[in-house]
Amino acid sequence: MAAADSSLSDNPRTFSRRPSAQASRQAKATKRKHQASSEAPPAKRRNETSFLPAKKTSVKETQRAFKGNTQKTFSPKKHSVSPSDRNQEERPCIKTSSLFKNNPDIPELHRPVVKQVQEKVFTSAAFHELGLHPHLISTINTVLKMSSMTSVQKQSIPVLLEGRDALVRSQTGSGKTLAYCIPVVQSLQAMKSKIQRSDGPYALVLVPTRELALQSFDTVQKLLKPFTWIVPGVLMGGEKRKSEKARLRKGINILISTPGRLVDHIKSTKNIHFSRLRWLVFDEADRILDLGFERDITVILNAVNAECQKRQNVLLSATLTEGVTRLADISLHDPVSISVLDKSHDQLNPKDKAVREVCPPPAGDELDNFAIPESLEQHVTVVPSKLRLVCLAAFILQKCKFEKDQKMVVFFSSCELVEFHYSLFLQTLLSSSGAPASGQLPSASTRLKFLRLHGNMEQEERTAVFQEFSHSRRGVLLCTDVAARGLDLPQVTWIVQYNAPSSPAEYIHRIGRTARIGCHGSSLLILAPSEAEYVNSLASHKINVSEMKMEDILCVLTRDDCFKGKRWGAQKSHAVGPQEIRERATVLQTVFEDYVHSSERRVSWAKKALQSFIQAYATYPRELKHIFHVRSLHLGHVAKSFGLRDAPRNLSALTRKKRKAHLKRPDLHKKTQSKHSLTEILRSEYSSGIEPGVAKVKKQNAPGEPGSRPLRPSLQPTPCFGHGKTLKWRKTQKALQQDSKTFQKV
Ligand SMILES: Nc1ncnc2c1ncn2[C@@H]1O[C@H](COP(=O)(O)OP(=O)(O)OP(=O)(O)O)[C@@H](O)[C@H]1O
Repeated sequence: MAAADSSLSDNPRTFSRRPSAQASRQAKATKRKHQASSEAPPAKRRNETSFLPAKKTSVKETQRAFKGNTQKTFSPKKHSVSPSDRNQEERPCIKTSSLFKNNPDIPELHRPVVKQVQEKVFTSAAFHELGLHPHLISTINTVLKMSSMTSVQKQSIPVLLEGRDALVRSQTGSGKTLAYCIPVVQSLQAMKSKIQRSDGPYALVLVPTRELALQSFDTVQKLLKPFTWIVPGVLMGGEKRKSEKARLRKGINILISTPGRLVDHIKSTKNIHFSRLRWLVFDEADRILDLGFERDITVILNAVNAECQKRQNVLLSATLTEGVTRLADISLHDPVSISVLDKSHDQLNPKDKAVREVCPPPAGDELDNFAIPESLEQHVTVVPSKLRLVCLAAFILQKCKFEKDQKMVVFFSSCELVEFHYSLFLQTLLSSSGAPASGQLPSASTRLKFLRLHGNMEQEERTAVFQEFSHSRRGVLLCTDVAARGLDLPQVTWIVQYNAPSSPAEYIHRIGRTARIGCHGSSLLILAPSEAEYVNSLASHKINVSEMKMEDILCVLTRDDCFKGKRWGAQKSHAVGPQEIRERATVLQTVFEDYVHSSERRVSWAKKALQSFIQAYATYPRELKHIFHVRSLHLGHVAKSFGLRDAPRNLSALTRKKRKAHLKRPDLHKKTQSKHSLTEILRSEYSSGIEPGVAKVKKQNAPGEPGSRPLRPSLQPTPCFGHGKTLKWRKTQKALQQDSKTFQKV
């Protein structure tokens, strides 16, 4: 390959040295408590040092880093420079090792074509057929602007109005929230003795994340418009405890909460009583009943069971697996299983098919094949590690800069990765100020807007970002799995999974943020060549993905003159060939590398992000280890995708140091007995931040789910959702209390 011959220094006006207004505004607004983010250059300093000349990398050094790779030498273009630019002019050259050499071959994807499980979203049945209170019907029609029911609503609402316990499974974005909210509101408004605010909770809804709590609260609040005497309320981490306590004291009748925060209040607030509870709803039940929340759920169920004898229990999710249903089978009272699958044999008659009748299911049961919205197009692209960053950036540019009204969500495996890419993209992609290239729409440069969401952000900012992205018509949200479950973000057109999810269920929930309620949407999963087999793993769950070629993604760079190499600089038009694509990709990579290498601090920040990536990578569950194993990562190549020119040499030492620090913590000592536990603890620090304490260190699968590890005997629960019994664990309560102290949030 001929040397790519352009660099940032070739074309100093291509990338502005000043951060955009959005960048500095967002940086100012940021109040991150998270350490990695503090590694990112402070907003103030960005103005001064943003594009300091990259430290010259000696040929020797670079060769050591990319042994055998051809070095690309970029000679600076002659141009007049201001004194502040002199340093840059003095720099003799920047070297970017070849992105396109010494990569592993991209394997052919022999993806088995599978028939995906489908569900019909809408029915022709109207809400007024349900015999609901007329004011409730008119609220649904006029406030929510809905007239006909979705399939899951048509099946669930009558069953729940009959007073039955239920397990509800239907695809993402099919209207499960109203499927439980409508019966709750209908039953509570109809109570003979009118509900008083001071009565406390009649319904408790548990959800896994704060944003989902806010969203569900919003829906309940709308439904309650005509029934002003019923008071809804939300409890979630990050809010002021004091004000929550005050609201609890006044009384909340429909209480929506994350498990962790509710446990806080159960332990510390005198005014929380469940004696009148009639409903217990687990939204995203497979997530909530996952081992991650086990201690919190134990505390909640014990508190509820101690006071409340009889109530309705409802479990809902798009991925209610066999594991959860089996757990529910021995804990719910004569539950009805509701599934909306199109296949007739998968459809359980809600009136007479209780879960106990379908358990134990046959091996490879259909419950492991999740329905995917029909209008969702799924893609996969296989990209060598060195090209990952450039490829992601090119894809974002393609969709969000050159196409109109695109709204994209990009999933990463840790908070640190989100922070890193967010800051990097703000400082590089948003700073481009070149004249519109041919094919570029005039307003294209203003179209790019980045937001980010993860568990290590201040709640105030989290909520603001969630609201802003919800109401926005365009933009790119970089996030962890904190946004994977339940969030109804309108008009999202693309889901990108930059790091593969740890289970098919999480894959389903991530892509389910688009193509909701019959809308069209697309998803892209980015895999390394060594991870290509993951496509087969998805196929075994009847998930069909079609291939998108990396070259087709990178091709967009030829539409963007910001990435013009020197060779093409003077030419007006030219044929777009693979050579030009490579050169432009190299220019973009150089922009990233220049930014990262412009100060020691940024280099160390990128190294920490890389370290976080590796640690998250080490936590894939056992059944996926043959695909995602740290041993198959080429550190030098992966480093490139963090804008690092060199594979960090002290990475393992850094990791060891961190591990030692953990080992010194007596509270974690017990958990660090085995290598496995160690990985779990490391993951707790680098996870998405959605889980409480030990939640982060546990694998995603629900207990009993195929492929999941069996529970440790000492933690085997005797689950009980109600009917006056106390939840029993083989561990004593005392031991549990000690444990809950041990697993504080990290
Ligand atoms: N009957 C209906 N008619 C039109 N729109 C509806 C109807 N029911 C729900 N919706 C809308 O569909 C969207 C998705 O609903 P909801 O968030 O409840 O889906 P879900 O099944 O809970 O998804 P997930 O599994 O991702 O949590 C929401 O915007 C909601 O307002």
